[in-house]
Amino acid sequence: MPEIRVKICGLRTPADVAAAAAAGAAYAGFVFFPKSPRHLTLEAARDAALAAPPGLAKVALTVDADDAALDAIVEAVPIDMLQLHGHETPDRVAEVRARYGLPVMKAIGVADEGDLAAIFDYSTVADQLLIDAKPPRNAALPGGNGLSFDWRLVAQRRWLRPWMLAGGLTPENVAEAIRLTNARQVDVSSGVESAPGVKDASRMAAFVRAAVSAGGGGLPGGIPDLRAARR
Ligand SMILES: O=C(O)c1ccccc1N[C@@H]1O[C@H](COP(=O)(O)O)[C@@H](O)[C@H]1O
Repeated sequence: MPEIRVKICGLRTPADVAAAAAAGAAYAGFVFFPKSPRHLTLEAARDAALAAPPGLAKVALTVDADDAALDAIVEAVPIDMLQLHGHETPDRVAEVRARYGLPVMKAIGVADEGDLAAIFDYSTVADQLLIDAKPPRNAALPGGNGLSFDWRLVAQRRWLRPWMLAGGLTPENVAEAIRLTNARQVDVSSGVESAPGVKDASRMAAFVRAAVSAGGGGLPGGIPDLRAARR
């Protein structure tokens, strides 16, 4: 059975990154969205990213960022992948991918069957897809709300590109989410925190253990092939 890859998002310090790496995460996510309790300055993000050992892919999460904001992130922080978590259109995803020469993961919010069409639209332009719970209308954040969606909507589905399951995952429910959906990659943020924006090393370790054990294939070795889906 293929290995399970875990992304831990919203890391804010070198110690967070070291704990995520020790837990066995494959991806470390840094949030560049000022309204989020996980937001980082460029300097803090650079310090945190530099603590990542080889094999831990560093992902910059942005929300409807313009070129100037993305330029600043890419110049200041050693990033391996961009995660677009706003209302970026497929054309904008293609533009960002071409401009930076970095793999791009597009987040898509799902609440019901009608949201699944967007996954196909983005699968022709993004390197990876992040399938997350659609935020409620009045939510302050477009993600990182600790909300799940009905996993049966994506159970056993296959898309054109590699995908990650996200939204309300925790050490307690990730095994069930993997069993139901057969996701090979999972992403967590608030579910491994002791308070908003404060990562908990023991919860990170418990999350990776539960995910790997549910996936039945152990942890991957080496750097994730972020461009595997590039055409
Ligand atoms: O984590 C944040 O603060 C955040 C802010 C803005 C957009 C996305 C954000 N996080 C992403 O949301 C999902 C799910 O998070 P959670 O596990 O439900 O808390 C995850 O992909 C994060 O990458």
